[in-house]
Amino acid sequence: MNPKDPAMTSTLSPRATRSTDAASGELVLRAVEKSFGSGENRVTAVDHVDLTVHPGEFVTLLGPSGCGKTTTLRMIAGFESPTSGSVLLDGDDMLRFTADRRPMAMVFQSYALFPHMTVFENVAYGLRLRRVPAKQLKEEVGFALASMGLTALAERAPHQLSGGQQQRVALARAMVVKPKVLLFDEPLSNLDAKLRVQMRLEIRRLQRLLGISSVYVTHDQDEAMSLSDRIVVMRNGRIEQVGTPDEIYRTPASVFVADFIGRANFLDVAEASDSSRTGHADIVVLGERMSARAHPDAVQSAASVLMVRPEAIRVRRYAEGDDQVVGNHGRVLNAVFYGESVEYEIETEVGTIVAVVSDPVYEEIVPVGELVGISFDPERAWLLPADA
Ligand SMILES: Nc1ncnc2c1ncn2[C@@H]1O[C@H](COP(=O)(O)OP(=O)(O)OP(=O)(O)O)[C@@H](O)[C@H]1O
Repeated sequence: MNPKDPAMTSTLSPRATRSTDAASGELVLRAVEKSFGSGENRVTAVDHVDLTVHPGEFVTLLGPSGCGKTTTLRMIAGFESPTSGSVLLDGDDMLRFTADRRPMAMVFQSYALFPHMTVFENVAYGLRLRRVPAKQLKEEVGFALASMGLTALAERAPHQLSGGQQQRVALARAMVVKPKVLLFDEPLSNLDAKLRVQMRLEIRRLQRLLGISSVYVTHDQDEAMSLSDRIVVMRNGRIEQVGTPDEIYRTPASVFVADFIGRANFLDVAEASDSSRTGHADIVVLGERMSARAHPDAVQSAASVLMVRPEAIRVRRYAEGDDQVVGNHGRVLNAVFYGESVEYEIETEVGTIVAVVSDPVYEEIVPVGELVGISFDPERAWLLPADA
């Protein structure tokens, strides 16, 4: 048993009253920093992070390995202490409490179930610690098991369960104590691809049902997109952008974010007018003048690039003998049929452009080697400051 596991012990806290107040669960990180080591070996893992998770909100920390996601989560849970800054839950300073005294529950990648206890007892553990009366305990564990589809497995031991079932038990165990905040540390990374997709839908359904504020760590962008109300993209210990999945995808704050979330073509921009007031800039790209949506900093910066997502690129085939190759064009390097779409790699004067064309059944697939014209709707493009 791990007494430091908040899923197990959060109900011991005098403050860990179960969250019946729908408005509770506002988590605030204020100027949070964490350094490890000293002198030359000092590493700043988390660098001045400010973040508010609203009551009932599902927020995902996303970023490449080493960007500080796990360290941030562990400071919220109380497994690490910030070097400076504060962590507040509904206005209460959490840094005064050890992990086991915080009204939070964490779901781990490794499930962390008690091997010698049945599924029922694993889920019941947190309620037993807080001496919940037997009848109520049975009801609440029963509800948690039922909502995770585990009722028939209640008497099994963890080793008699599949990985997906074990993670369901871990989820049931976390939710049964009705924490104010649920924390998830890459909980699906040990599961196969299909199960991961299924489990993330379940996590989201459950979290909506219970309305518990949640912070979820992953490096998987699909997971982040499908689960989150808002995504926090981190880089080198700092927050690069916070936004809804749609905002992050359509209006990324930087080339780094655009590249990390989904795929993007980046086109060099020859001229750009001031965009700071209008949200649009007049630009010259691929030899054409157009007005594109623009990040407010795009033009003030020394250089800017135009992001065009693959699905925003239109591809049209040149008829045989057509020698009117005008405007933007290229040659098909690769064409992959995925059923619902075709992905093209097109060699152009400005480098390789990736285009994803949907409804390929209704369009002829252009063979490798053919010449194609490419265009895009500038309203679906996004002007960004070039990466520093
Ligand atoms: N206990 C520690 N001692 C020293 N350095 C640490 C410690 N924990 C983390 N770090 C360093 O802090 C940085 C951030 O690590 P962290 O684990 O938070 O990143 P992450 O984004 O969660 O990465 P991953 O996806 O690989 O888990 C890394 O450079 C890491 O090496």
